[in-house]
Order: sequence, then structure tokens, then C-alpha cells
Amino acid sequence: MRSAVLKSTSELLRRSRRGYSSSATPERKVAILGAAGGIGQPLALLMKINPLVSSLSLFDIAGTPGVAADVSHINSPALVKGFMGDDQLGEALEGSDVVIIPAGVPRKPGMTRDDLFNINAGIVKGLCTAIAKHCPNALVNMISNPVNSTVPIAAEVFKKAGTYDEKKLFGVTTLDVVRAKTFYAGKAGLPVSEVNVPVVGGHAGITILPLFSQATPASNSLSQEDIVALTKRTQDGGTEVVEAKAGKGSATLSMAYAGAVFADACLKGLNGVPDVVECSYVQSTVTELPFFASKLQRGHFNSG
Ligand SMILES: NC(=O)c1ccc[n+]([C@@H]2O[C@H](COP(=O)([O-])OP(=O)(O)OC[C@H]3O[C@@H](n4cnc5c(N)ncnc54)[C@H](O)[C@@H]3O)[C@@H](O)[C@H]2O)c1
Ligand SMILES: O=C(O)C[C@H](O)C(=O)O
Repeated sequence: MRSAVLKSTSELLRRSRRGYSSSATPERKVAILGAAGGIGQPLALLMKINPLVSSLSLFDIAGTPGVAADVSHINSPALVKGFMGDDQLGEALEGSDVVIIPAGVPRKPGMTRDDLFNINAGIVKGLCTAIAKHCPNALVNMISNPVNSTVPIAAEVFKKAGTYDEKKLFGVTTLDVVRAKTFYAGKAGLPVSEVNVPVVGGHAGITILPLFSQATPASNSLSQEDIVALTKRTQDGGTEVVEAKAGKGSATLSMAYAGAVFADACLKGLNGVPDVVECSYVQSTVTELPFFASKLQRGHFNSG
């Protein structure tokens, strides 16, 4: 009996240290802007079942009452509310710890991410202006493309509002990492759950730089041709999905997964969980470029 109690207490402490104990976990509000979209809906589902989320705010220009009603029936702790239209944006954002932005148009075959700039830049500008006003301390996870441009746009909006903190603005490049891990593990015949591959640079074509030389576990079965092919497939991963969807949009399900992984890292960082490491596109001094994706750890995900 005593050993069972000790065992369950130590399990509780272990989970608490990892940020998973409901009694020890701080209340965290997550807002998703663009929550009724192709990424937004499965991302809402994944954030609803994340035990670190206590309040989930789903905002879009249309369709959020239905998504919120649907997701809210899942028996996990997060309280879900839907918000629709500009006049509800402030309330959707108020008190948010993490804001995830998949709002904007996706690519169709033949388009580059840059072709989305004109529409998505305006959407991101409007949403970031509201973030600066209603939750200036939130961590912002930018998914909307072109990420290489929407992140600098967000930075300028926050600078103008006087709320910019370079450690709180992230371009979500996790899908590049997810793809690199999957393709590398498949080719090298390694268990995918044990594989790690850093991806640096940016989030468009040749700016996506998977570092297979730093992949773990290392593989000595891959030739130089294999590495070239893996690099190209990772760089073209988005286009592979856009073409396969044949006009019905770009990656949504794998992106929702990747977005949920990255948001979870942000929440763990905020909760003081040590050793959180993810790649992300951020303001950087790693190269001469003002923004660059690289491995982030302490200092970005928490203040330690
Ligand atoms: N970072 C990445 O790795 C990555 C991966 C996949 C897709 N994306 C990008 O994510 C974006 C969304 O893709 P999707 O497939 O979900 O598109 P989608 O069209 O299915 O959904 C976008 C949603 O944004 C909403 N929206 C538009 N303007 C808005 C506004 N002002 N405020 C709030 N919501 C607004 C729309 O109503 C829609 O529900 C695209 O720009 C796409 O290129 C990025
Ligand atoms: O490729 C796209 O347009 C969407 C996204 O950036 C992706 O990498 O899947």
C-alpha cells in the first residue's frame, strides 16, 4: 500500500515537473486566429486535448460558433469559446498566453508562397495590431504564409505599437522538421519516434535547410545522393501536398500537428519546463540575416 502511494506520488511529481499535473499547472489561455480553416479546425482539436491549455479561444471571420460547439464537447479540461468578426477579436485575445495564427489564404498549384503576400500581409497586420492592443505579452506563433515575410511584418507592427519582444514572436517552421524526420527515418530505416533533424533557414523552397549531417541517430547507410534527395523532398514538401490536393489547398493536417507540437513547446516554456528545444524562424544574430530559423532553447521558451 505504502509503496503504491509513494509510486503514485512520484508519478505525480514527475508529471508536474513535465508540466502535466492539472493541480500544479498554471492556467493558460491559447487563442487560434483562423480557427475555422483547414489548419484551424484540426489545430483547435489538438489544442483542446492538450492538458496544458485551460482556455481555448477560437476566432475567425466566419464559422467559429460551429467549430467551437463541436470541439467543446470533447471531455478534456480546456474551456472553449468561439468568436467571430472584428468586433469580437479583442475579447477573443484578451488574456491570451499563446496566440496561434493560421489565418490567411493557402496556395494553389503553380503558386509560390510569395504569391500569398498581398492578401496575407494585410490579414496578419490587422491581427497583430489587435494582439498588440489586447494581449501584448502573448507568445505569437505565426503560421500564415509567406512565413519569411509575415514574421517581419508582425515585428514591425509590434515595434510601431511599442510592444515588440523578439523572444515572443515565432515563425512556425515545425512542419519542415516534421517532414525531415519522417523522410530521414523512412530512408535510413530508423524508428521515426527516435529521430531528430534540425531544420534552419526559412520556410520557402531553398531557404528550408534540413541539417541531415546533424540528424540523430546518425545513419551511415545514406549516400550523398540520398542526402540531396532528402533535402529536396523536405524543401518541396509543401508543394508535394499542394499538387496532391490539386487546387483544394495546402497542408492542413500535418500542419495542425506541427502547430500543436510548437504551441506545446511554448506552453511548456512558459510553465518553466527545462530543456524545451524547437526550431523556429525568429529575429536572429546567427547569420547576417535579420530573421533566421534555428534551434531555440532557454531564453526563447522561458525567461530562464
Ligand atoms: N507555416 C507553415 O508551415 C504552413 C503550413 C501550411 C499552411 N500554411 C499557411 O497557413 C495559412 C492557412 O492555411 P489553411 O489551409 O488553414 O487555409 P484556409 O483557407 O483553409 O483557412 C484560413 C482561415 O483563415 C480565415 N481568415 C481569413 N482572414 C481572416 C482574418 N482577418 N481573421 C481571422 N481569420 C481569417 C478564413 O476565414 C479561413 O477560415 C495559409 O497562409 C497557408 O499558406 C503555413
Ligand atoms: O506549401 C505551402 O504553401 C504550405 C506550407 O508552407 C507547407 O510547407 O506545407
